[in-house]
Amino acid sequence: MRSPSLTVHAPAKINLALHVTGRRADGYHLIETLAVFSQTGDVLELAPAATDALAIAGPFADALPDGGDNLIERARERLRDAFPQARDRRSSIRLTKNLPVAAGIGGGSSDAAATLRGLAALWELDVGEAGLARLGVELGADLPMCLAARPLIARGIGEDIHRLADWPALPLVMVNPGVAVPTQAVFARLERRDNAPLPALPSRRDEKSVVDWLADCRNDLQPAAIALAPQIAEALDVVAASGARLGRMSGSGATCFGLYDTIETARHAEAAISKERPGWFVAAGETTGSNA
Ligand SMILES: C[C@@](CO)(OP(=O)(O)O)[C@H](O)COP(=O)(O)OP(=O)(O)OC[C@H]1O[C@@H](n2ccc(N)nc2=O)[C@H](O)[C@@H]1O
Ligand SMILES: Nc1ncnc2c1ncn2[C@@H]1O[C@H](COP(=O)(O)OP(=O)(O)O)[C@@H](O)[C@H]1O
Repeated sequence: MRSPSLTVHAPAKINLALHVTGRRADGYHLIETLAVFSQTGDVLELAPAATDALAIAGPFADALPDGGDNLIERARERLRDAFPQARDRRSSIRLTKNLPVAAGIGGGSSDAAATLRGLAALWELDVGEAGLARLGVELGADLPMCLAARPLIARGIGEDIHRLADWPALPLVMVNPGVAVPTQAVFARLERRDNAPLPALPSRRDEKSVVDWLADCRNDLQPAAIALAPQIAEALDVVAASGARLGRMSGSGATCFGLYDTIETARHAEAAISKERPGWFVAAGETTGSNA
């Protein structure tokens, strides 16, 4: 009998808006973010094996740490620790790393979320999304968002998730100028930590209404990230010049995104930006809507 194997997608997370509203006693920041997920992402293939293995291929494989420091391995360990019936299970995992690393699009968190979801299924563990999110947040504040992988608002340090109903799929282009930005350094450089929360959500959820609403939002990490990596300002200029209805940085950067009227204009912008900046990561796609 062939052993079962699973292919799991690890989509990029895009913070369409991110407001920093406070700080906890342990130094972690309180945020309010509206996050969506793109079609573009990493891919994990998981299979039962006699010993644990992790093979990494893909355009950004070389940007990852060697050894046991990969978030995928940490997620696998964490799942085995939490479920005694899984302690003897081993797995081989093949990661195709399509997303840039330390890029503000949660690539590592999404890989870890895919590992938790995939291995829980492969090992037939009786655990739902909320149980996985409780384990996941120990690996990173972005994990609960990446486990949900649908349009959402996250509060707290990112663990308090509210899925959005009727949030539309949006044509989008991600643009990364090729500079890794450490999340911790960006939070440490903030000048203010008590900014206003997100405005009340739009009552209409058509594309025009949500883009108009997003124009009134911010990414409070953007100025600090630009101070660390001035190439981000250049990426925002390139997005603005490409016909985007709205351009902004995602997460702690350096990836920026543009929102477009149609998938065709997004693909046109992708082609133009790739030609102008051949070394940059540029990816067009539609974000996953609430009803997908
Ligand atoms: C900024 C966001 C927005 O979605 O995304 P990315 O830029 O990482 O994609 C997240 O909050 C990042 O989540 P994640 O990358 O999982 O962060 P963690 O590994 O838990 O934390 C890295 C470091 O960032 C800081 N940190 C992170 C989250 C948070 N709410 N407050 C913080 O102060 C802490 O200094 C922490 O040591
Ligand atoms: N599978 C993984 N993919 C990406 N980064 C990883 C992974 N495992 C560990 N890391 C480490 O996690 C850190 C954050 O990476 P990443 O999730 O790509 O950042 P961001 O959330 O800013 O996009 C990086 O310093 C990277 O070395």
